[in-house]
Amino acid sequence: MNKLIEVEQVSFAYEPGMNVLNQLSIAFAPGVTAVLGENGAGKTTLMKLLKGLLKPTAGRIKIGGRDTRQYSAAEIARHVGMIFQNPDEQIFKSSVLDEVMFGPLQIGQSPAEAKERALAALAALDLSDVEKENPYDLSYAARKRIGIASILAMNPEAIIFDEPTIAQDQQGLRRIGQIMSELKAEGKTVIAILHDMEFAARYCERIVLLARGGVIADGPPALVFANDDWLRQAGVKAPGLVRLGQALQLSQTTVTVEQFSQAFRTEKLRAD
Ligand SMILES: Nc1ncnc2c1ncn2[C@@H]1O[C@H](COP(=O)(O)OP(=O)(O)OP(=O)(O)O)[C@@H](O)[C@H]1O
Repeated sequence: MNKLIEVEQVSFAYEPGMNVLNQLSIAFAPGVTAVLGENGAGKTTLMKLLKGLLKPTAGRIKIGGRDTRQYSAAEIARHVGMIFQNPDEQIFKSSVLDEVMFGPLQIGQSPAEAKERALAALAALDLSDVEKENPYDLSYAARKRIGIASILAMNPEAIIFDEPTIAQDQQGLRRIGQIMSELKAEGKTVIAILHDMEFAARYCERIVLLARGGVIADGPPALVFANDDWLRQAGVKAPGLVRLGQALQLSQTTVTVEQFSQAFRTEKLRAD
C-alpha cells in the first residue's frame, strides 16, 4: 500500500491535559476512506492535523514520508486539500470563478493554468453557469460545491471532505459521489468525514470509526457495518440496507443496492 499520509502515535489537546486524540495511529493510501464517529469524536481535529492547521501535541504526521513539521503551509497545500464543513469559512472572493482560481494561483499555477483548472472543476460540479455570480447570491448547497471546486482546481494528491453531503439534494449527492469515484480512479487519496451512512456505504471502500480519541475499527464497509459492538461504541448506525438485510436474516452483510438485491433474490425469492 502506497501510504501518502501516516499518522504515528498522535495525541492532541486544545487545552493542556484534555486530550481530544490519544496516541492515534493510522495511514491513508489512494482510495476513498470514510471517517465516522459521533459529534465531538475528534474527526475534524484529526483532519486539521493532516492538513497542518494544527500541530500534534505528541507523535508525528508524515506526508510522502516527511514530517509535516518540516513543511510550510503552502507546501502542505500542494499535497493535501481540505474542504471545510462550512463553506463560508473558505469563500471570500466576489465571483465564483475568482474564488475557485484563488487556490491554484496561491500555489504557483499561472493565471492561464489556474483558469483552465477552475473552469474544469466548476463544470465537474455543475457550476459552469454561475461562474460570474457572487457566491453569496447562491444557495448554501451551491457554496458547498464551490468549496469542493476550489480544492479540486488545486489538484492535490489527498483531498479531505468534511461533511460534503450536508444540504445536498439527490443530484448534488450523486455529483459528489461521482467526483470521489473519479478522484479514486485518478489515484488520489480521498478522506471524507460523513454522517450519511448510505453515502459512506455506497462510495467508500474503507470505513474508519473514531471514538474516545482513537480508531476503534478500520476495514471495508461490509466488515465494519456488520459489527454492532463497534457501531455502538462509535455512536454510529448501520446503513438502512445493512439493517434490512439483517432483519431478513440474509447470510451476508449487504451494503449496496446491488448486493442486497442479489442476496435477496438468491436467498429469499428462490427459497419460496
Ligand atoms: N478550537 C477548539 N477549542 C477547544 N476545543 C475544541 C476546539 N475545536 C474542537 N474542540 C473540542 O474537541 C473535541 C473534538 O471536536 P471535533 O470537532 O474534532 O469533533 P468531530 O468528531 O469533528 O465532531 P462533529 O461531528 O460535531 O464535527 C470536542 O469536544 C470539541 O468540543
